Amino acid sequence: MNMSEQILQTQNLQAFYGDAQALFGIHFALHRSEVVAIIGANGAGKSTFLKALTGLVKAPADAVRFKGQAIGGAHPGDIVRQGMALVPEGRRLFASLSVEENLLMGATPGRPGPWTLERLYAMFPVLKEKRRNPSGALSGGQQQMVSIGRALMSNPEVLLCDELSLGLAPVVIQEIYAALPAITADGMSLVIVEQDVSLAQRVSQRLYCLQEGRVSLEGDSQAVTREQISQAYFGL
Ligand SMILES: Nc1ncnc2c1ncn2[C@@H]1O[C@H](COP(=O)(O)OP(=O)(O)OP(=O)(O)O)[C@@H](O)[C@H]1O
Repeated sequence: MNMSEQILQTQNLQAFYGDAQALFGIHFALHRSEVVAIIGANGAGKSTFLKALTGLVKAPADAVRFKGQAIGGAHPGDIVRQGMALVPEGRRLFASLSVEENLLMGATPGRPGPWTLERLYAMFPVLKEKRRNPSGALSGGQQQMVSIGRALMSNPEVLLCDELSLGLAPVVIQEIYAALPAITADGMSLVIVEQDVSLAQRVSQRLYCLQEGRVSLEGDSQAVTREQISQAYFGL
């Protein structure tokens, strides 16, 4: 497989909440095995962008192409079955169900692959220890691990992560991000929404900055400067 092949693209992606427009023509590309970060201030449209990729916010079919297929506005379940999974902002676990039940909920018929309960437990051993506990009883960081694990259980080719670090202590954020190499080891592509710009730059090859629903900066994560980023963030 050609590793520089684009697996996911958006073309002039617009999205609305009722009459309110949230995305104003996003052009975006993700290559196979690439990690791309999306940064930007609160309300810039980062979550909306991930939702439009996964069918949770409507989009014109042609505005989102995944593996060559127009998938904008497709049913979220169909998009997961085609190989794109979301770790949503706020984790969205079933609090009264056990860790293992939450993980198994992510398993998707027709998508076998490297991710199994065993592999997840090897990556996050604490989840094995707590597999019978209600997920609502776990710490924030452990719940984030469950949310990541649930998405991985569908053996996605593209994993989208919305603010993995939200509300977590620095040491826990480090622990979560330390799992990324294991996640990308088989060639999975990642889109990571991250408020911590330095962290976003460290873990990604390329980044996009959104500002008020538009791409205000796009570039090589190592090459973009602090000045470029602060201008793209705040429009100063
Ligand atoms: N469910 C909704 N209904 C109406 N407007 C919404 C809804 N969700 C988001 N918006 C609006 O869409 C715009 C983009 O919001 P979005 O949540 O995508 O931003 P974000 O960059 O992810 O910010 P945050 O970091 O705060 O999550 C904002 O103006 C927001 O108020």
